[in-house]
Amino acid sequence: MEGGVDYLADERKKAEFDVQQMKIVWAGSHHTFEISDRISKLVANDPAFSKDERTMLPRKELFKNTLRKASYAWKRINDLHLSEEEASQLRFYVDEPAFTDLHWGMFIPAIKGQGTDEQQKKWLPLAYKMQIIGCYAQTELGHGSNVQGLETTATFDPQTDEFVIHSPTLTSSKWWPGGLGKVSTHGVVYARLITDGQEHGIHGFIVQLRRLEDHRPLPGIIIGDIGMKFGNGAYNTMDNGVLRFDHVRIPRDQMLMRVSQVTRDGKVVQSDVPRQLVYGTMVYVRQTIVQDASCALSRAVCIATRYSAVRRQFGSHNGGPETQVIDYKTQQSRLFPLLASAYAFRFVGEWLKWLYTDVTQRLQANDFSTLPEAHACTAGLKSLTTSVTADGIEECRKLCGGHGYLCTSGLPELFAVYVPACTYEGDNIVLMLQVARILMKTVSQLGSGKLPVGTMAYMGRIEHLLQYRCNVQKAEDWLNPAIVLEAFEARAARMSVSCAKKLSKFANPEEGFAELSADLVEAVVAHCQLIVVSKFIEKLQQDIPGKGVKQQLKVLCGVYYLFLLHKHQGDFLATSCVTPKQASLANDQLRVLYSQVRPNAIALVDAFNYTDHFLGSILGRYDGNVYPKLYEAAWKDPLNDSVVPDGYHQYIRPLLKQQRSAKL
Ligand SMILES: CCCCCCCC/C=C\CCCCCCCCCCCCCC(=O)SCCNC(=O)CCNC(=O)[C@H](O)C(C)(C)COP(=O)(O)OP(=O)(O)OC[C@H]1O[C@@H](n2cnc3c(N)ncnc32)[C@H](O)[C@@H]1OP(=O)(O)O
Ligand SMILES: Cc1cc2nc3c(=O)[nH]c(=O)nc-3n(C[C@H](O)[C@H](O)[C@H](O)COP(=O)(O)OP(=O)(O)OC[C@H]3O[C@@H](n4cnc5c(N)ncnc54)[C@H](O)[C@@H]3O)c2cc1C
Repeated sequence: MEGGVDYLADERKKAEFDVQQMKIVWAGSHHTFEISDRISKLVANDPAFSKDERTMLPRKELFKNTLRKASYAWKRINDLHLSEEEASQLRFYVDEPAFTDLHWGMFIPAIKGQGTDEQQKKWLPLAYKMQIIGCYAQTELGHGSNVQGLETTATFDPQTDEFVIHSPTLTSSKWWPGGLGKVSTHGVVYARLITDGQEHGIHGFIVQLRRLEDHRPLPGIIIGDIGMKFGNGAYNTMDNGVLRFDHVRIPRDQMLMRVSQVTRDGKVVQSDVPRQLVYGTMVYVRQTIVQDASCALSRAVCIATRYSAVRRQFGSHNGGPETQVIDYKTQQSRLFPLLASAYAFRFVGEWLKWLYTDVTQRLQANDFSTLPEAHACTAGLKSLTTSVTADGIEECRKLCGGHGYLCTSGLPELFAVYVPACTYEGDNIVLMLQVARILMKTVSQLGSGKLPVGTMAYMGRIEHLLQYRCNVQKAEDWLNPAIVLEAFEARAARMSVSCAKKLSKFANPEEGFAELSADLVEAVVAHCQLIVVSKFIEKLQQDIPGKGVKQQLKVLCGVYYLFLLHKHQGDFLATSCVTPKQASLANDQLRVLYSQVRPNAIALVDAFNYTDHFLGSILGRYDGNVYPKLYEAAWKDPLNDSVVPDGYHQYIRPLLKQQRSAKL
């Protein structure tokens, strides 16, 4: 803290709950809090992990710096014998996208999920020691969303017992894979399997890309970086790459063969495992992206909340201090729903992690029954949480006024690094449409006696939900979780049923689906918001120790669902789930809740336990010492290295001279 002064101390004194206990709720457990707290400090106190100049560095220097940090991080992980959990916390607090993300986050999971036991035995030890570095090479120049449209071919050659990997067209060039451009030695490459002239769909193949001796591409391989991306610093630390194959040969046993096998004589044998498992790595990463959404949103909210308490505009009485902008109701109505959403996403992320672990255990025992539920939840929640988070970060920037636009606020880089999450790992609309298909299938099976399960179970009460009438009579009734849940269930069910009815009028269901796709996406949003609301309410049913902690979470949960109800009141009214009077009462209650959040706002963002290093924001400093630090930072800009700028003699002086002579 600057000279030991805490400019936010008075705010911190207003807290009505035990912040330390809230930190543990946020972290998930004492154990994860301890690891996260220790590793965040380890990173913050190590100058090798400084990120001060990231937005100023030219690409080559930026990238080299990332290589340095990644290699240093790996050394620290080994020297300190960090566990996998500690290592991934270290990666989180280093806060810089790097090739290692794809190696650990996709290459290894792809081999684990789609490789046979022998393949795992052969490749995983090399990958775990980083003796090979891998990427996930699926997307091509011409196709990303449409995985079945990929053009790269893997043709089996029975003469040599090899696959020939080939890029037949320009659009078949692999394009986007992270870590591919400059680093990876290997990739899991997705290609159309062809044996004996017949196509057998998309499969993953382990392909060596670069020589281990001198890092040069192997014969037949063209490889490079695809160029600068949005923003300074941001995702430009990653070498997203382009890759072309000219009849590159790999041994047959490098096709990932858990889902299907190709025999020595070129026969394709389907195992009992469903073919959708080829998409399994995406399910895994989508689940991690939901957890990450709460991190990115909480970070932006932490910056905007602290700064809103520091910043004062207007409202001085008799020469007294002006009003803190956090006290304006408009500021609260924009900021507090985002604060509540950060907590909501945290809890739904925790639940999704549980769901994913459960599915993985079942898959290992060859029980594939919950795979569609895992697909629907990860796809839908990935879309919902990343869209809200990306928009939320931008809203936080606006909440910080002009200073939010400075790189030193940390918000521009956070936005630039985060926003591709709406696209990668499945474009958000494309994923919503996947969920829409599953919802429509569920509605169509309602009469058949097949009861919907998991997060679709509420559809099993469709008769009741179609007749439901909300009985809220006064504003406080909206604090009753049972009432809220039913209103959200009825809204989601009615929107789905309405789409299903419209769909049934089309002779060609695919045409109908395309025509109604915008309505379907709205129904999916309603369904996914219901999941988040219900998981928040479930969280509140747990035993949560600590003075006032549960009460604060109840307030945040109320803010979350009442804000949604207010924002989407068109849906609730159009489906007759609430009356205009009830919608208005919901908004009255929401204002009451905002005033309950207000004294706790700073403590609620302190509970994220973010270090100043991690936040990387002058506006979000823990001590609130914003103005002197902003002033100081301005002078560090390279433009201020000299009083007279480079280019003065060439461009400014002749201009001024010309104006002078024109006047004379
Ligand atoms: C600093 C250094 C430190 C060092 C530290 C070291 C330690 C570090 C430790 C840990 C670090 C870890 C960090 C991890 C971070 C990870 C970050 C990752 C960053 C993200 C990068 C982004 C990567 C990518 O983008 S990869 C490419 C993703 N691509 C997509 O998502 C494509 C989207 N398209 C699709 O998914 C599909 O094509 C489709 C589903 C849209 C359509 O496909 P289709 O035509 O085949 O499908 P159908 O519509 O016909 O459906 C068929 C059938 O299948 C079902 N289905 C579809 N998808 C799935 C699925 N995924 N799972 C299960 N089932 C699925 C569908 O419902 C249909 O079912 P039916 O029953 O109806 O037949
Ligand atoms: C930063 C970043 C990192 C990435 N890393 C990797 C990686 O490591 N490995 C990898 O393989 N890939 C990677 N990708 C690629 C990424 O997965 C794809 O870009 C993503 O899946 C979207 O596909 P697309 O680019 O084909 O979008 P498109 O499908 O071309 O989308 C364009 C527009 O069309 C719309 N659209 C498309 N299909 C439909 C439809 N059926 N109905 C309605 N609308 C539709 C979309 O909503 C969107 O608005 C990365 C991408 C980015 C941006």
